[in-house]
Amino acid sequence: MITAGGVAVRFGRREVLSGIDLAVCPGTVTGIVGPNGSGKSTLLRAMLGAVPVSAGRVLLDGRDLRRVPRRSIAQRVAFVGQNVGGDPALRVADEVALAGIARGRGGASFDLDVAQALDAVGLGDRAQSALGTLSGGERQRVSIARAIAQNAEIVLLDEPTNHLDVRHRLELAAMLRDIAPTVVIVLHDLDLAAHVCDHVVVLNEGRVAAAGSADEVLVPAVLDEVYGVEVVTTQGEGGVRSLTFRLPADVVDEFMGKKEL
Ligand SMILES: Nc1ncnc2c1ncn2[C@@H]1O[C@H](COP(=O)(O)OP(=O)(O)OP(=O)(O)O)[C@@H](O)[C@H]1O
Repeated sequence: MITAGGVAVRFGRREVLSGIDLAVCPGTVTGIVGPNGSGKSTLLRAMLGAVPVSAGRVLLDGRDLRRVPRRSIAQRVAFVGQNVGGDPALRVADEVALAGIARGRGGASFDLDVAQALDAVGLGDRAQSALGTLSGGERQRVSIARAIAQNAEIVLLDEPTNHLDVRHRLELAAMLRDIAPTVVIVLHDLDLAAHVCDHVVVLNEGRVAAAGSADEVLVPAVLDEVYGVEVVTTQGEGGVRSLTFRLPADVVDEFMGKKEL
């Protein structure tokens, strides 16, 4: 279990996270949403111990992350970042295997895990391709396969859907609970967050604006304020709720006025 208590993060003189309290319960999917620059990626990195906290504490099963050896964090927590890197000359299967090998895994059973992870993201037939020959969305799926092959207890995913088409986005949503027992996911797609998350944390300007179930927090009273838009919730077929957004009329007028200049 990861918990954060009163966490603050500073970059130079600027505090980008303040007073963050959070509990990621085992067996749940926690979503982190919020506007650009609200601190979502920074919070995810703080939960991995990759960003030093300037106040408060992040605990992994009750132990201050600063006292947990890096190797032991890496064995238990996998991270899928926004930027899909990797050596373009490396074969896809080797890229997926790398994180596991660094954690002492290997052999035939691990080769099978790598193959199964690539199958799970629909890239089984690209195992021998060079990374550099893959599209942005395919590379993003390689990163997800790497997290699956790691077999970590907790996976932290930073906007894993930003390169994915609608089909692969839905596939990721469907397989999310198979990636790891506990998942923390940063998302911009609020409908997707409502669909996949047990618990949603809304960040605004480095603070928790709201936290709770999607039904409790992904509501106009919270989102209008945080995003500065007008939100309408509609109840679709089978009770599925969806969100529609529009700019407030005065903002639209302002843009129209600028266009006429
Ligand atoms: N290494 C850094 N040095 C200085 N400032 C940073 C650094 N990393 C992030 N920031 C700043 O911290 C703030 C929060 O950034 P962060 O990437 O956590 O936001 P985010 O909510 O993930 O944004 P986005 O939705 O645009 O990805 C931003 O204003 C950003 O410029």
